[in-house]
Amino acid sequence: MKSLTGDEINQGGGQEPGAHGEKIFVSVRVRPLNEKEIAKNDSCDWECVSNDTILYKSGLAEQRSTHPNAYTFDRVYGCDSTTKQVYEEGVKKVALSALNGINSSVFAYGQTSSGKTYTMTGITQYAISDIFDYIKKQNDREFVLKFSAIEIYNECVRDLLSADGTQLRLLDDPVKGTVVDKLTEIRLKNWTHLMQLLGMCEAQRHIGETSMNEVSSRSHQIIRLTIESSPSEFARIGSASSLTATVNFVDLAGSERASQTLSAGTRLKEGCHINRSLLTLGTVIRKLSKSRNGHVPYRDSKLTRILQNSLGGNARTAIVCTLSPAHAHLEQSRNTLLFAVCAKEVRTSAQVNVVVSEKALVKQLQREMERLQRELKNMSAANNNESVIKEKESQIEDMQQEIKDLTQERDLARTRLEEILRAAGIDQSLLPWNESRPLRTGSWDGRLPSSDTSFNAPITTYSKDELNIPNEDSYFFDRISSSQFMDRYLPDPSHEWEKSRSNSSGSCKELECMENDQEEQSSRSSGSSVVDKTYSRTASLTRSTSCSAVIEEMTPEYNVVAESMVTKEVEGDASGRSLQSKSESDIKSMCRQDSDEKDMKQSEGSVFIYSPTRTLKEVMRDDLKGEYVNYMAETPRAIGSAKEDNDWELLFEEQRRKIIKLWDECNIPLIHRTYFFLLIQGDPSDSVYIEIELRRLSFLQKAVDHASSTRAMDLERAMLSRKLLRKYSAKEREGLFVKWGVDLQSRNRRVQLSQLLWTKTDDMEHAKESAEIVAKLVGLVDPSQTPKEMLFAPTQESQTMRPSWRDTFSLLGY
Ligand SMILES: Nc1ncnc2c1ncn2[C@@H]1O[C@H](COP(=O)(O)OP(=O)(O)OP(=O)(O)O)[C@@H](O)[C@H]1O
Repeated sequence: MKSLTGDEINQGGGQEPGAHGEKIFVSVRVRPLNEKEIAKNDSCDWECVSNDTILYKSGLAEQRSTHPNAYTFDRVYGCDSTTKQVYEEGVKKVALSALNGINSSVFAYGQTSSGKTYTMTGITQYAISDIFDYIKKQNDREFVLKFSAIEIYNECVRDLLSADGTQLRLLDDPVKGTVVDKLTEIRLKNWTHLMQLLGMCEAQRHIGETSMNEVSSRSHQIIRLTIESSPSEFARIGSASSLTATVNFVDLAGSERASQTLSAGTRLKEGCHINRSLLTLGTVIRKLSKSRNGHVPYRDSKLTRILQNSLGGNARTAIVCTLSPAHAHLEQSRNTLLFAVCAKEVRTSAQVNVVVSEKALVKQLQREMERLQRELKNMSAANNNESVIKEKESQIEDMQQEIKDLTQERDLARTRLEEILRAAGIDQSLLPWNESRPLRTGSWDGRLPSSDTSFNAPITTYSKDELNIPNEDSYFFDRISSSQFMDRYLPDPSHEWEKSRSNSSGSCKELECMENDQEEQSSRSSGSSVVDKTYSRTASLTRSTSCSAVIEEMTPEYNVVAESMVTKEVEGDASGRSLQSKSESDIKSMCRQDSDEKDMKQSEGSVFIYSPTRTLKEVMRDDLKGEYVNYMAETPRAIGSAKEDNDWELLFEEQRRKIIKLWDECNIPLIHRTYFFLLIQGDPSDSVYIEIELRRLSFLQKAVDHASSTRAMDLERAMLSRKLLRKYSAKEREGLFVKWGVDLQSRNRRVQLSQLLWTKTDDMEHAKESAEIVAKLVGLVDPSQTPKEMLFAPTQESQTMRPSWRDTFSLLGY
């Protein structure tokens, strides 16, 4: 194998080190047409016209296309390229940075069957082979290599080196970021050992057959190599002065259209999970490509949580985007290219990771010495035995010497490391003891954003005028995606979809469209299935952003338990306030207990992704981190004054009343209400959450009031309105109800059914008929026991007679 020089593993490929971070190295690879595509006479759409530019061949003929025809990246590779070429020209430099203490990641992104696994398998082997080769030649450094591997399958993290298949937890480490708990790490011995481990991963990974790929990866796979090294002369003081870094080889599962993969059942469910996590990855990349100051939803999927450092933090990253050249996959290929365009703009802030444990040792010795000095002082004051005093004095002298030696040793080790890294061409500003090193900004650094950051800006594709939203409240805009906006504010999705397409300019905006498309796809592909409806187009405005987070965070079991708890308690107290007497741990244990009893199949059908043990406060803290900062910056009055105020209890009561009123007005789900009051019980430190909730709700209320007259904000309600219903035949209406019912069922939102039935209509016959269909088909309510006259009061009465939630529940027999 060709030998490596320091220069070859110096800077990341095409990187620009320094204070502004380094760009992700982005390349694109087009695979050849496969046999099926050739048999279908499919044509090859893409041509690499130079090293870095790829062209859509038929683009010139399509004069009215809104898509670009040519795309430029760091490198592009055509059908006849080899994996070795892809590796050598850029990826190699990024991957081998880990040898010099810089975290690195290489991942393959693309639609199903585009060649990700094919490419990553080769890259992983070439890179590790080069790492072995490099290590063999180093006489002045000692290396330790550790191997680990995980897969993320249906939002569960599994250890690929362990046969038991248990789901692993993700933990937040203040220094390392997200870590996978109890992950097996094996010290890598040699090439044969590596091959055995890779074989084990391949055997354990979830692979399945689809019509697009006989061996389709159904999970995201991350192979991680941790490289630790110390200069040989300092190895005797353990890990002091050593470099440590990880290199991730990430083979993502491919995005897919159910219509193309013809998937159903398990495959379809897997596909929905895959699409959803890729959607989050796309959102993260798009946000990072614009700015790193706003809230980046890393926590929305396990994939982005685990890859957080690789995407915007302490790592060098290379992404290989793979394309299928066939015309049949044109749309997917364009989406992949748009992802790549955004990825090009993302900057990471890699550093050299030096283990500085000798610092801790010096500190420990200094503390010990100070203790001895104090003891000595006391002894002298008490006229203690002279020989004991002498002994202490000599102990202190020894310690002083030891500190001196260690400090010298540390300084020498640093100098040595600097030499090694300089020889390898590493920018010295990346060393942790160098003051001028770039600030790590991969995650929120605790600083308030300045007013000119994009944090305060609304999302880009739609202007506020377009949306016709009253009073600026930008944090709300920043919180929901463009697609959610479409769901909520636009009466006719297909029309507005076209409009947004033609209005949008710039590739990153198009990625937003791609998200919508993917969402649409996943909801469409679900068809009669109940999965992946979280982003369904029937999403109702009655859910605030925080409550949607809460609902999505919970497993269905958790959700059901919470609902049933709410229902029971509501019978005792309409506001649900009696629940306050239950502690958070009570709730958790109830949920755990209940979830144990639940049929596991139920959870399989879900798209709820986070640990059920996360509290609302945690969710709010994460979800609102940006908003919290914004809020703090805008309203300095909040916490301090509330705390000082002796009338805090009164204030709390008053705010609580306001919140309950707003909840009712905005139809906020009971789950959210319950959790809010369970966890926020009047502690002065809760005032910030209360304020945020109030701000959120008042904005929501304004939006509801304003938009209800001009736009069909709440699709569920709008669909049931007389005007819209009349557009459909009885048969079509039935179809619609089935869809809504399944949708509600899939989201475990039984409580919402009553909302659905509370329709503003003056056509009683119509409403009754509709309700009966819904009730029967959905199977959630027994129509014979439902007092219809209460459920379907005409408009006038329903406005005045609208019963409380409690009444509704008891009427429905919950
Ligand atoms: N550059 C290439 N040259 C030749 N064959 C390729 C190339 N890329 C991929 N293939 C072939 O195409 C098929 C699909 O590739 P692969 O399994 O790597 O796709 P994938 O993107 O990982 O798909 P999935 O997301 O479904 O796992 C395989 O049979 C593979 O051998």
